[in-house]
Amino acid sequence: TRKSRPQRLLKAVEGKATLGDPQSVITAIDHFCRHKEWAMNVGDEKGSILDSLVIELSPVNVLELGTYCGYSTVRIARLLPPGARFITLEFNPDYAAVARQVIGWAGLEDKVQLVEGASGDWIPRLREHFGVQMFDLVFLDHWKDQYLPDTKQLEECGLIQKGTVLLADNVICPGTPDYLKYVRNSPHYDSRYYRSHLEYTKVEDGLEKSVFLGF
Ligand SMILES: O=C(NC/C=C/[C@H]1OC[C@H](O)[C@@H]1O)c1cc([N+](=O)[O-])cc(O)c1O
Ligand SMILES: [Mg+2]
Repeated sequence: TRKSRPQRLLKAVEGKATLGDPQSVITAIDHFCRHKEWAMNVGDEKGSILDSLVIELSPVNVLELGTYCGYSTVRIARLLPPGARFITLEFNPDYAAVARQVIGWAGLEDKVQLVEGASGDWIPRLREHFGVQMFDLVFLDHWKDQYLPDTKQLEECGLIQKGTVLLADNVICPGTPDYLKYVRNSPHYDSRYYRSHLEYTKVEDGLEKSVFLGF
């Protein structure tokens, strides 16, 4: 059967990138998505904003919701300090299989724990299963209607604490209206919008950064 788009994206990485070189993996994916086939990676423009926030925060415990092909996983993992812990959750096994290989090609497999399954099932188990107490950074990039319920569940599980930074992709396109309303109206979050564009297009989109202020 014909290969899937994630599999074709992986082929582009294997054909173009240098093994163990995260930047070459990022460049190969961006080239593939700009010139061959669009894919829902955070992309280079929003990716640069993501990079600067990761560098500024220098997070020790990171959670990513929605791995897809591992593009943002590689962007984040390549910037983490030694000893940092990075868990990325992906529901779709085919995406997860491609992401493992993309992360491996970047030489970052030792920095990332890719967990397959639904975020709603895994969030209550992260503490006892991975021994993580709280997250310094949560990157939300999975199903858009899951951002809000998963954020509330992370709060209830105590995995979001004072100072935790939530960074949400696609708050304009495809859009996450209920999540945006929540973080922007809640007295417990200090939220700001980083205006950008939907990956590889001229359509407006952006990242919302929300700092938890404590209860
Ligand atoms: O649905 C998006 N992401 C959620 C991904 C959902 C899939 O990955 C997690 C789960 O396995 C699901 O099958 C998305 C969609 C667009 N888009 O333009 O349609 C742009 C983006 O940056 C996106 O993250
Ligand atoms: Mg996205």
